[in-house]
Amino acid sequence: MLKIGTYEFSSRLLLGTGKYPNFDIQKEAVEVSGAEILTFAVRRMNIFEANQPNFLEKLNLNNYKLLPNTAGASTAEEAIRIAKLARASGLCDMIKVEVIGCQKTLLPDPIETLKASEELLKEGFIVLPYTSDDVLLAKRLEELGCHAIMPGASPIGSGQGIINPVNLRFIIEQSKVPVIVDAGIGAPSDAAIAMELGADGVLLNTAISGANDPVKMAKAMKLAIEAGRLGYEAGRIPKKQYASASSPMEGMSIG
Ligand SMILES: CC(=O)[C@@H](O)[C@H](O)COP(=O)(O)O
Repeated sequence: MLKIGTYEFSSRLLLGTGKYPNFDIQKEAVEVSGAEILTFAVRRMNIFEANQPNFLEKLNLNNYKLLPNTAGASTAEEAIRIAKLARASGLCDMIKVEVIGCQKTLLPDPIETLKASEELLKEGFIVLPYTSDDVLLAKRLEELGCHAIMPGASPIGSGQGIINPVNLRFIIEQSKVPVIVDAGIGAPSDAAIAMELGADGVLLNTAISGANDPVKMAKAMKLAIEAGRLGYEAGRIPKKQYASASSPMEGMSIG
């Protein structure tokens, strides 16, 4: 089970809801993925106007835990305001803190992310910050009390997969709260590697919504994350420099 704050989930795939070709495909992909946590940009929702169209309207939201995110914020103050807006509208008490520091790379601003997370924790939110793969920043966020740490695999929407597995492994090893690899996943194999490294979950969006067949890709991601987790739990063999026979002959008498 994936435990975040007071919540427990059997799926380790957290799914973004944007950029699908249409809402029917979005619905089908979300359902097939088995995801229980859906994230969305609060800024894109008509949260106080129930009669206005919104991009989650095809989904049965009772089946999911909503994880609003603060996408669009470039300062801690903006992120805090967006988070409070989400809570005031009754969306959820969990928040994905996303404070972007550079519009070209969409990399998170570490200082503002730290500031926003600290304040939102004081306000009683369950806080999941999207962060770079900086090991010490991840530690500082955990020490603040964040309920999960979400280091990027590579820039949002880039599909480059995991560009720094060494740092991710360090973050995972040191962390006592769940580590969810967030952003940059391009293929099911990337998600499987994240899980094999010991991540507690993967958050992704573009790899599914932008696939030629998003529904099929949603299934592939689900299976990859399950397989990666199983592999991690099973414990992989160590890598060796030289061969060792799979059917050793030692101790066998050959007539
Ligand atoms: C939806 C969301 O929260 C994104 O900001 C997230 O980081 C996913 O990134 P990808 O689209 O690269 O999977």
